[in-house]
Amino acid sequence: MSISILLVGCGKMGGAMLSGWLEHSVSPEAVVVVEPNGVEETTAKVVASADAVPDGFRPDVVVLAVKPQMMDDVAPAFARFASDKTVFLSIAAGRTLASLRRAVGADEAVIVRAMPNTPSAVGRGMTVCCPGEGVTDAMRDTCTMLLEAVGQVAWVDDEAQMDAVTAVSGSGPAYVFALTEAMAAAGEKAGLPANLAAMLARATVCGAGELMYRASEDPAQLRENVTSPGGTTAAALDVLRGEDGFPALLEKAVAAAARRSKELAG
Ligand SMILES: NC(=O)C1=CN([C@@H]2O[C@H](COP(=O)(O)OP(=O)(O)OC[C@H]3O[C@@H](n4cnc5c(N)ncnc54)[C@H](OP(=O)(O)O)[C@@H]3O)[C@@H](O)[C@H]2O)C=CC1
Ligand SMILES: O=C(O)[C@@H]1CCC=N1
Repeated sequence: MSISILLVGCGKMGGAMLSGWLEHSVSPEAVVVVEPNGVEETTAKVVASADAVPDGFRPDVVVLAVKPQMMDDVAPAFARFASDKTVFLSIAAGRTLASLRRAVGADEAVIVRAMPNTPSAVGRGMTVCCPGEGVTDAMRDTCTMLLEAVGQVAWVDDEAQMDAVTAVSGSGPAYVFALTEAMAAAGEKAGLPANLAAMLARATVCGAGELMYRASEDPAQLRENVTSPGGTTAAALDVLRGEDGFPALLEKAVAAAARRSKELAG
């Protein structure tokens, strides 16, 4: 892929995307990373500040991957990269297109608001993009190509949906990890040694995820395939799907995340 990337912030999410890019088709020469404290074990060029980006490096995409609360301090230094050939791709939770434009501070800045997730590190990310004013078809294709290198990509035109997107797929991996932790703890309570319970929980979540990824059936059918009438799974699902069970709890959790995303708008 011949897209040049300026990655601003290489923490947990920026780092996950960088790993995915370098592993899947982006050459290290095409990436400059701005990260004040350096980045361990990467083949890409890393500099400490916007001033240290090599002269003549003209990125197709500037990926803004700093904390939403830091955006106003960090983004202005990158205003000089704004042009009709460069798209700013922000992955900051909550930050609206309007607030990002103010933060970058350049009238000509063209911005896409995106929400990826950490499975991007292994090529299994889910990113949703929302285009700002002036995003050309070419810029859209560039973003899609870049993000498809690390997983699946969807676009929404209604920016208001980005809070719910953040709450479902952006934060979602953490719900699955929390489920895995809870399954392991429950296994221990049911009499298993801790290491065996952890192994069973992790293998089961990974196996179910892989099955769901590869199978043509929808999740409801895959669930039914496990659930023998009158069997053990049905007994567990009666509890999980009871009044305060999974669906109600996840509804509340997703609503809380979406609310927090709105608060971070800036
Ligand atoms: N983590 C996730 O799963 C997801 C995160 N996001 C979004 O991604 C963004 C980053 O989150 P996350 O990776 O978790 O957070 P991190 O804190 O891990 O990453 C942010 C990085 O930016 C660095 N940084 C600080 N100041 C500058 C600067 N002036 N120039 C360049 N880099 C700087 C930080 O360095 P230092 O630590 O030294 O300050 C840190 O490494 C957030 O906006 C978040 O909403 C979106 C989707 C998923
Ligand atoms: O927790 C957060 O705010 C970020 C955004 C989505 C996932 N992590």
